[in-house]
Amino acid sequence: MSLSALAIDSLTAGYGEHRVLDSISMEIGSGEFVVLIGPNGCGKSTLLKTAAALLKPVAGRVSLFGHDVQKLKPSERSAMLGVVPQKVESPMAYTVGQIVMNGRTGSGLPWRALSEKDYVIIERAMIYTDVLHLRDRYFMELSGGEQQRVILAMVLAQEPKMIMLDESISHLDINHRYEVLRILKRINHERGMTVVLVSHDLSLSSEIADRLILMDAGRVVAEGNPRDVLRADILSRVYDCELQVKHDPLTGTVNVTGVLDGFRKTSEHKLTVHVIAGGGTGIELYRRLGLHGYRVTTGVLNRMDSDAEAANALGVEAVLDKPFSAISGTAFQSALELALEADIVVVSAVPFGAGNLINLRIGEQALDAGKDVWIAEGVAERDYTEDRQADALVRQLVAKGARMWPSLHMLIKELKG
Ligand SMILES: Nc1ncnc2c1ncn2[C@@H]1O[C@H](COP(=O)(O)OP(=O)(O)OP(=O)(O)O)[C@@H](O)[C@H]1O
Repeated sequence: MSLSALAIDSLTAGYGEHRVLDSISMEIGSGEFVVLIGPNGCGKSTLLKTAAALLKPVAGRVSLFGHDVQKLKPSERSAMLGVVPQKVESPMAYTVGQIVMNGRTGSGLPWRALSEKDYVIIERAMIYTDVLHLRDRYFMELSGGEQQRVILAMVLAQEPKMIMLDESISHLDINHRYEVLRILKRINHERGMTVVLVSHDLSLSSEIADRLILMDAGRVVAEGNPRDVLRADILSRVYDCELQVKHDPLTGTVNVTGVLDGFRKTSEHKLTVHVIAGGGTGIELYRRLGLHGYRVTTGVLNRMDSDAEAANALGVEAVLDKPFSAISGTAFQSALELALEADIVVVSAVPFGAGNLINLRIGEQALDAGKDVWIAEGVAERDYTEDRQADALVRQLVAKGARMWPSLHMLIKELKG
């Protein structure tokens, strides 16, 4: 890698108390074409915002072409970096032509008269992105895809050394999507412009990226050439779902798809899963099991618990008990009945304290009755009873044949078996 276009060193950043990036480091070489991927909310846009100095780091450093972004003047920064954001907002009164012109004059920069050369550059950017015919239209009246092309034209007119696009091709039809990619590839090859594209299209990413960077929860979890990053084991863990990854030996591209047919299979079976949860640990289970076609029951939950609200909202049959008190015998019996009627019992990673330890006994009795019982990995470590009774009970259940589930997608995969 030659001079680095973007160097991120132990960067921690977020919004107020909410830390999104967690001591993340990465380097993007000058002239590279990198695609940044990762689940919703993992921090990709936040990373772009810190690179554009729109967000100040809590700790760590971000450099553009060797310069600390926080110390660059706006004009210096815009010569180095152009950002095509995910969402575009503009005052109603701007026409497309005026917006693209901003790329040359620099929004927020001191006004300057445009030269003949500037106009040539503006026109070229508009032709490249197929927006010349929209020049006199009001920006806010355009479709989402047209707006994205206009903003791209504006950033191209800026002629930065690096361009970052935040899901900016997601609204484009297939023709314009490939056109924009061709433009980016061409400028990358011919002018050595560094390109960083954020995308959720994993297959397309494998076609265009020199290098992929996969983020999860504010960190880089894998990077390298697309074949090494787009692996079923890595992606299934990060996206927590079942995925199929196929390699095309002819083109060298990787095709990543989700799995839908499992849904049909399970919805035909209509298996019932009884979930033992609490403290919000059940919500994802109810949601995902329901989406995969299972009928879900749950309990015992206390009435104030967020799981109880979620169960109610999702139509999950639930046994509820009084808040802030130990589970009553009647509630225990009702939940046990549901568990014994179910095909499978799943225990979430609820911390089993003195008040709800008895919930684990439902799992135990279901196991004794020959049910499949699955316990979240780490549930024992979350126990906060002093004598670690939950820990001991989980070990007993595992010795008797209960199985551990490491992640929701692994659980669902196993259940579908
Ligand atoms: N302006 C903001 N104020 C508070 N929280 C924010 C703000 N912008 C983003 N967040 C939060 O920061 C986290 C990371 O958001 P970010 O937009 O960086 O994710 P992302 O990886 O780009 O996601 P996506 O793929 O959905 O676009 C999310 O939890 C989000 O809710």
